[in-house]
Amino acid sequence: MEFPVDLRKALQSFRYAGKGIADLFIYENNARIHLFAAVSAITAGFYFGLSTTEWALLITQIALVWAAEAFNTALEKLADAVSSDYHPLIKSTKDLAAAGVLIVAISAAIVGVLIFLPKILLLF
Ligand SMILES: Nc1ncnc2c1ncn2[C@@H]1O[C@H](COP(=O)(O)OP(=O)(O)OP(=O)(O)O)[C@@H](O)[C@H]1O
Repeated sequence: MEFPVDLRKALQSFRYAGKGIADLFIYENNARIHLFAAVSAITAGFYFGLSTTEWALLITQIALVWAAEAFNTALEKLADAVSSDYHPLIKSTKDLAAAGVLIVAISAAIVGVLIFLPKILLLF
């Protein structure tokens, strides 16, 4: 019986996904801002010695923002491929995709404040 999983195909998919992650941070300005914010939060996390739960929340928020940014970028590219002319549905598509990023970015900012503000206040 043949092994039911094509590992070579799975590995190839990982390579494509890795290229997507690299492209996201190399070419997309907003993604680089999110990368900078994530590196800052992780550095602060080490400084303040976060608990396991706080790390889990922080990493989840970072991953959600990056994933939303990746989907937003993908939709923008797809929309541009469909039509470079003004179209109300393209406007709606891009605005909704951007809304998705904004929603998780606000959530990440709130979680960041909840985790770090009490620790920052203790410094004074
Ligand atoms: N073809 C189009 N038809 C209608 N509205 C568009 C079109 N292209 C862009 N828009 C409008 O302009 C806004 C900005 O679009 P744009 O493609 O520049 O994305 P962006 O948010 O600036 O992201 P990025 O800088 O990563 O490309 C969209 O949210 C949308 O409202």
